[in-house]
Formats: sequence, structure tokens, C-alpha cells
Amino acid sequence: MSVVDIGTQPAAANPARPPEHTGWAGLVVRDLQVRFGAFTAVDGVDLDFTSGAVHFLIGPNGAGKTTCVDAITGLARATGSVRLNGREVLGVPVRRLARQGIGRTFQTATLFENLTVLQNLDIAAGMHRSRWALLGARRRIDPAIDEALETTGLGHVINRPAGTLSHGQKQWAEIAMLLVQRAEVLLLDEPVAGMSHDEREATGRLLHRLKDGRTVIVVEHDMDFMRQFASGVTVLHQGKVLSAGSVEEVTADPRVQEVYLGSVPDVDHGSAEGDTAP
Ligand SMILES: Nc1ncnc2c1ncn2[C@@H]1O[C@H](COP(=O)(O)OP(=O)(O)OP(=O)(O)O)[C@@H](O)[C@H]1O
Repeated sequence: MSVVDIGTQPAAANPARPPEHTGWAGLVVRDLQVRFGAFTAVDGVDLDFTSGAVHFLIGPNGAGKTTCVDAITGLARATGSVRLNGREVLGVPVRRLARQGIGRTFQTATLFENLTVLQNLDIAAGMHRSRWALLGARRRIDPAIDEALETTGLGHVINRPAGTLSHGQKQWAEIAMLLVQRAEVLLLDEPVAGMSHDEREATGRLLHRLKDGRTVIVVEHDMDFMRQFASGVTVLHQGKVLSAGSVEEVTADPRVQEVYLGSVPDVDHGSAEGDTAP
């Protein structure tokens, strides 16, 4: 069993929970449930992901993090409700979800390695172009691509085949593809896994650039990275929400400490028995 130092450092303010009235921007998940046969992988999960913040979804192996993201992005059959800016998106076919403003990255990059960065972004941008624009020869780079390159800092590698990029640059290119697709919600699955220290720092800064006008949700095992860059944290355990709040609140929660560190004296063991550490 590995032990992860969840620490108790202070963090940025916890994003407010959404008021019930309209006008709140972000992703609201209610009573999400995913079953695989008799096994319930996600069991009545409520999540509030405000726009303008970097939310981290953490939890031990098998907690249900990826399954939640799969359900939100239409890759796993689920019941419940997922609302983007008040609009129900659960059950929207995967191919239409990007147009609804929801995009995700995977742990393994999905770039066309033989194509240049620009060609990859061009393909991603194509889904938002009219047929006329696709038919016509474009004389200049799509402004959305320009903006994505600037945000991700990839302007100097646009003509490089994607396969020659560093590990970090590939993840940033994936994020750039979501930006050209005009994603309002970005779900990033372990974006800093395998990255160097400098790449992790750069990615953290990128997440905070991305959050302006967008909802950024990061599934992550790297607790140092979470402490440094999370606006808010939700901890999943055995398919349920164990704790949610600021980094400070969540890391001080005895139930979270128990899940990550093993048995902790004088806490209520009721909701966190049979724990495994990541
Ligand atoms: N297609 C599937 N069929 C059956 N069980 C599944 C399937 N996908 C996931 N599970 C199970 O659902 C549970 C949650 O898995 P999930 O991958 O969502 O966890 P996770 O929190 O993302 O874990 P990790 O951090 O290891 O990626 C696990 O017990 C897993 O074995």
C-alpha cells in the first residue's frame, strides 16, 4: 500500500456552490449512477463545478473518477442528471457533446503523430466550420487556432509532427484541440502523469489561464500538484463523494486522511471502511 502525503497547506478559496436560480455557469451533476452489471461504480454522485475555477477530482484507485468522467462525456451509460449552464447533457451522443461545449483529454494522447501540430488543430477546428469554409482554401490560420496556440504556448512548434513533441507538449496540444473546439468544460484525465517538474509547473499555470470563462475539471493522483493548483477538490471513494471543498478543508477532513493514510484514531469510521490507498 503506498502512502500519499495529502498535506494540510492552505489553498485558494473554495468556489461557491451554485445557487438554485438561473445564471450560474458551470457543470452540475446530480445523483449520477453508473452500474456495470451488479456492480455500482458510481453511486449517486453530486458534483458542482463552477465556471472560472480549477476543480480537482481525486480518490484512491477504483474510486470511480474515470467512470464519472466517462458518464459525463457519454462514454459510460449513466442515470441522473448532468447540466451545463442549466441545459441537460446527460445522454447526448458523444459525437454531439463537443458541440455542446464539453471536451476531455485522455491519459494517452490521441494526436495524429504524423501530422503537424497545426494540421491536428485544423482537424479539431473543422467541426465548427461551415461547409463553405471547409471547401474554400484558407489563406490564414483560423483565429481560434491562433488563440489556442497562444494560450498553450505551442506557437513555436506548429509545423512539427505531433509525434516529435515532448510528453508535456503533447498534453498541451490535446488541450489546444479542446480550445479550438470551443470547449466550455474541459475534463482532463491525469494531465501531469509522466511530466517533468517544469512541465507540471507549466501545466498548472496553463490550467489557471484556461479557467477564465471555462470550467476546468482535473482527475489527478498527484497530491502536490492538486495542493498547488486546485481551486476546489472533490474526493471520491467507493463510488461516492467522500468530501468536497477547498484544499484546506478536504485535506483536513479525517475521512479523507483515513482513506489516504490508513486508520486514523478518533474518527467516525462509518463511511470509509475497507480503504485502499492509491
Ligand atoms: N467497463 C467496466 N466494467 C466493469 N467494471 C468497471 C468498468 N470500468 C470500471 N470498472 C470498475 O469501476 C470501478 C471504478 O473504476 P474507475 O476507473 O472509474 O476508478 P478510478 O477512480 O478512475 O481509478 P484509477 O485512479 O485507478 O483510474 C473500479 O472498481 C473498476 O474496476
